[in-house]
Amino acid sequence: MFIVCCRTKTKNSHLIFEMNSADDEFYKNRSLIEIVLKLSSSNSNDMTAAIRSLGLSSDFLKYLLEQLSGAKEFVKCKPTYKDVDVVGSTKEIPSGCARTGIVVRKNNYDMFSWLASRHRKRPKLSTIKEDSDGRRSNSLLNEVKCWNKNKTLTNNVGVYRSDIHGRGLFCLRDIEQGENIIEYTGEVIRSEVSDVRERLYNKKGIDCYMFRIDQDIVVDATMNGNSSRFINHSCEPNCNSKIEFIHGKKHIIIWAKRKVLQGEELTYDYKFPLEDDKIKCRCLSRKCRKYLN
Ligand SMILES: C[S@@+](CC[C@H](N)C(=O)[O-])C[C@H]1O[C@@H](n2cnc3c(N)ncnc32)[C@H](O)[C@@H]1O
Repeated sequence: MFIVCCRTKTKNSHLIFEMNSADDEFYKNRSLIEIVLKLSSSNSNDMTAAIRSLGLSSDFLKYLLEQLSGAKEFVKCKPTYKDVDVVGSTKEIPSGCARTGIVVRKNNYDMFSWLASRHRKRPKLSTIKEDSDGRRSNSLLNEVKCWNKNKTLTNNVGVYRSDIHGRGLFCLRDIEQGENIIEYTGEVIRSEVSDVRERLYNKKGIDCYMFRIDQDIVVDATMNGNSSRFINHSCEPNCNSKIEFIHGKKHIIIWAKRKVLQGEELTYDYKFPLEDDKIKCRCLSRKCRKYLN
């Protein structure tokens, strides 16, 4: 899904159109008016209200409204940049200065899609270092472990674009086998509530991040989680999850199954139950089971 963002110059507001990626070429090669019309005609009445509120010139607005109402006879009217401009259409900007390209977003509610940007450089893959005596040095030896309020060892991990899927969690330093890496945090809710929420998130197009602790309890990280929710699945993972009792309450801890080197993506086995509606696995491991579920 691509999003073209139209910004009015008269008012400081944005109008966001969603469109299918298949239409990308079409949009790139069309003039501004065609883009707006194509987008507007593919949307419902809500678009009319949205366009109205943007403060476009009356001629241009009339033209758009005719298109929206399906009129066959059009008033010929060329919008100018006084009215609106399109982020991503460099040819159309008279100054020749485009602010950005087309924004690629998964959906309107995903505030963290920028984490998958190609421009965010992942940590460099470290190699095992040996000191002058030939012993392997351990980057953790002199390090003070510091747990922040989200139960994360600070500077352990970072979210970057993943080769497996969207965003993933990466090691910022070497992590030893058996070490606790991060807690999967979020709202602790009952199983029944998680079902209702899942339906709601699906309906609203919000990606759902949940981790089941047991039959009755689920941790919902969708709105209140930390970066652990970006950990992808692998059929041959370097991490595992465990439930630990902390002050009498169950917590999900992600720990390293083996030594994980700086720059490696952290993964665990989601252990999804088998379902008919299959999700293809892209973990690329030798032991890949082809599907997540
Ligand atoms: C908790 S999210 C992981 C973070 C996700 N990459 C993101 O950017 O939001 C889980 C979803 O990521 C996708 N995913 C994770 N691991 C995958 C894999 N090995 N192959 C394909 N898709 C995967 C699936 O769509 C899954 O439902």
